[in-house]
Amino acid sequence: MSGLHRVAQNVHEVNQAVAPDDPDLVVAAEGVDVVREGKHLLRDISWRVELDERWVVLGPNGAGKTTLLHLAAGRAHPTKGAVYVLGERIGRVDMHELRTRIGLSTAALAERVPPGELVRDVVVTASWSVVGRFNESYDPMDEARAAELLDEWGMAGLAQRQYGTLSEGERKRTQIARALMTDPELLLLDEPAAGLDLGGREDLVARLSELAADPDAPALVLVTHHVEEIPPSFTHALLLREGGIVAAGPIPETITSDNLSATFGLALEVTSVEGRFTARAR
Ligand SMILES: Nc1ncnc2c1ncn2[C@@H]1O[C@H](COP(=O)(O)OP(=O)(O)OP(=O)(O)O)[C@@H](O)[C@H]1O
Repeated sequence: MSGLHRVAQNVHEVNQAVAPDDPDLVVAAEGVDVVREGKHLLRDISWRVELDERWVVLGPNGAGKTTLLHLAAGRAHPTKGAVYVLGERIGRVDMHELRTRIGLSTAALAERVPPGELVRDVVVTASWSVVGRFNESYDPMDEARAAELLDEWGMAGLAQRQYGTLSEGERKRTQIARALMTDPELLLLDEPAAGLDLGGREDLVARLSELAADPDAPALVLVTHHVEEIPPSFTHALLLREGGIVAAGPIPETITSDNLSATFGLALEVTSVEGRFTARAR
């Protein structure tokens, strides 16, 4: 096949791959490469997320998980292929408008929160897509929504505390409440359990599982290194290694010893009990 034909076919496949009238399709990536400074961060990624799906993205350090999350958030552009998020093609739309429809929680965003910011304000400022309260005035409905989310995430008693005084678990819950502030259609969480102790991790996994089981919750994508952090109500998994997909699909078929061994490059034995997974070297 000539190069021109191949390009034409790619364009055709991308257009075919995305049904703009499918309201349930939240993320659609087809044949996506991301290249930065001559390095392939992602290679030939084709992935679809539907509204009622809850995805976990697993892989070792440097596999490209955060890059994939940034694509889904519209904060990175593909070098090749096309990414559609909430029906809009990344790179062809006003990203500011799209971003209010996407909740994102990452360590990089969390680091931008001023330590003196009140917990209540960390959450409510998401309605203006800003970090750090300045002179904006907030609708009482926004204030009420922030209070409701803090309550749901077990932070009601700490709403008046300074963010910098919170424990890591409390910070993580505040960040998720903030990411939910705009009632997003897509919620993206990058390693929400990183740095938590066992009790904190179990508490967060249970809360995320409850969120995932809610039919009114947004589509969810959670990035992690550890199968132990997969909330039981999550439905799908995508395994990444060196920028490429090792396996993707429903969790029971995807989180297997063979797939996980290929993803992490070592022989692993995966076991599951009541929807919770553990992995150990064979
Ligand atoms: N702008 C860039 N230029 C060159 N390389 C980059 C750039 N951004 C990221 N990388 C590299 O791309 C690879 C994938 O990064 P990414 O952060 O997506 O991985 P990750 O799976 O989230 O890793 P971790 O689990 O360690 O957070 C890493 O090797 C990283 O160093």
